[in-house]
Amino acid sequence: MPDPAILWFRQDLRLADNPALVAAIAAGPVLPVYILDDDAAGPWAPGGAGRWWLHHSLASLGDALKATGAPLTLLRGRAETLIPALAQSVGATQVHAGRLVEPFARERDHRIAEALGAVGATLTLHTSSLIAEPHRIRSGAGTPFAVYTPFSRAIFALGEPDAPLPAPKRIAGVPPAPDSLTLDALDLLPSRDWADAFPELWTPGEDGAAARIKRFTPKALRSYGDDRNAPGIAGTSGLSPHLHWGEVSPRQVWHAAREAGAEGQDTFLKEILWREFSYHLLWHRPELPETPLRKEFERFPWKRDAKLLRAWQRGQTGYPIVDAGMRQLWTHGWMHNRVRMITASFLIKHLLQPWQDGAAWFWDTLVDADLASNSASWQWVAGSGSDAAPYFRVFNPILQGEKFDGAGAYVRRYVPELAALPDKLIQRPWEAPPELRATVDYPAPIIAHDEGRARALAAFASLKG
Ligand SMILES: Cc1cc2nc3c(=O)[nH]c(=O)nc-3n(C[C@H](O)[C@H](O)[C@H](O)COP(=O)(O)OP(=O)(O)OC[C@H]3O[C@@H](n4cnc5c(N)ncnc54)[C@H](O)[C@@H]3O)c2cc1C
Repeated sequence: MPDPAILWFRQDLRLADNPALVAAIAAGPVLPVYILDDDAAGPWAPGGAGRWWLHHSLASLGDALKATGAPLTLLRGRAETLIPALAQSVGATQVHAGRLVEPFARERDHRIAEALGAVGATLTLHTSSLIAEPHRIRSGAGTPFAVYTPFSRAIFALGEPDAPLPAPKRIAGVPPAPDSLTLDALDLLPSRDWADAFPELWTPGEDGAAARIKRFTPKALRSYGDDRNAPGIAGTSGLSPHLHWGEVSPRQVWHAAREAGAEGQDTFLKEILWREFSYHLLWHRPELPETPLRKEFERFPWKRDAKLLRAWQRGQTGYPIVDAGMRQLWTHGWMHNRVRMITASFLIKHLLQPWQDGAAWFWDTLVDADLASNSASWQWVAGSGSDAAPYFRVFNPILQGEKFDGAGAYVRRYVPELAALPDKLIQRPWEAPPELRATVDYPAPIIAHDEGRARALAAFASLKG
């Protein structure tokens, strides 16, 4: 009888297309384990919305594993102590897991590999959450990529990713570890009713991910190029939390898009590659979550102001598209990409608040909060990232609202107090005639657009002075 192998689930909470699972099954009877290790993650432990997702995703994974014959062990604490101890207690000589790019996880994996080595066991990391591992992709000059377009070309040049692996129907399992916790003991759900509306939009778990793909392909994918910027319609895939938690792999998504044979495929796949690019950046620039990649931005004259930050967080800035986005985030744990760009730009540029404060709020409130994509995107908007939007390009929240939500469907949904305004006023309620304005309980703009823009440009100019 071969020794049992440990399958350590992290951000690959699925049975299909899971190379770590396939390797563990080939090694011997499998002990699947998930460890909630907030200590190692420190500030990057999952935020509130992420924990809600994780709870439901683990419930779904636990059911699926039980049905195959290999029940899931749940533990809480320091993985670098728990994994070697578990290996010793069940006599496992192999531990398999998907590779992570988060700096804290990489350091921890290094220490765990050493600790396992000391007890005669190995840690093997598999490509599980990316199409191409960041350390394998290099520019012609042999350096990591710093710019998206040549990076994406290099990935397309690799050819089509391998076909996804099927989910095993039966797994030879071993009994769960005696100290395995119940899911409720992980205490992942919020204590207040904040997440009550999340299920209107989301079904965490592998089946939920498959249902999303089914809903998106081929019809929505066909019009993705046109519809993806309109927050008032479901024109994007909504796959981001499923991809973050690894309930579906990017290569499954890639092949699903290809099989749909629809127009819009390449535009969509390029977005999947923005995710890969963010992971590439985080791998090669581990300071990405905290420090501007462009050094001059370390001197940026932010004007930290708790009241302004709060007004933004609560969707009370007086700009309908910004407030709709922030309220969508609070209500449904997610925000449309176009509106993420608008709200982030507004916080950084009009309100001169540090991008790190906005990123921290997103971290806590997004169900898809992802250290690579969130950090890279905030730095992109701030102009301080690799291949970033130039800082001097200041989004006008009125024009952005009119261009992408002209009929106001999105604003009416999330800022219902404006619902009765005519379309031409929905993005600029302050222009309503006084008698109409008086019927609407909505704040005046927190700062005039022109003033905010001029202040942002002056702050930027000071970097050069
Ligand atoms: C300030 C800011 C913060 C962000 N934070 C996150 C985050 O924490 N987690 C996250 O997954 N995405 C983040 N994004 C990127 C993007 O907004 C979301 O991935 C997208 O809105 C998810 O919706 P979707 O699945 O319907 O996307 P689709 O348009 O259907 O795209 C398909 C997939 O491609 C990937 N993708 C799309 N756009 C991007 C992008 N710009 N960068 C990286 N990956 C992308 C996602 O995995 C997405 O699920 C952020 C963007 C901004 C501007």
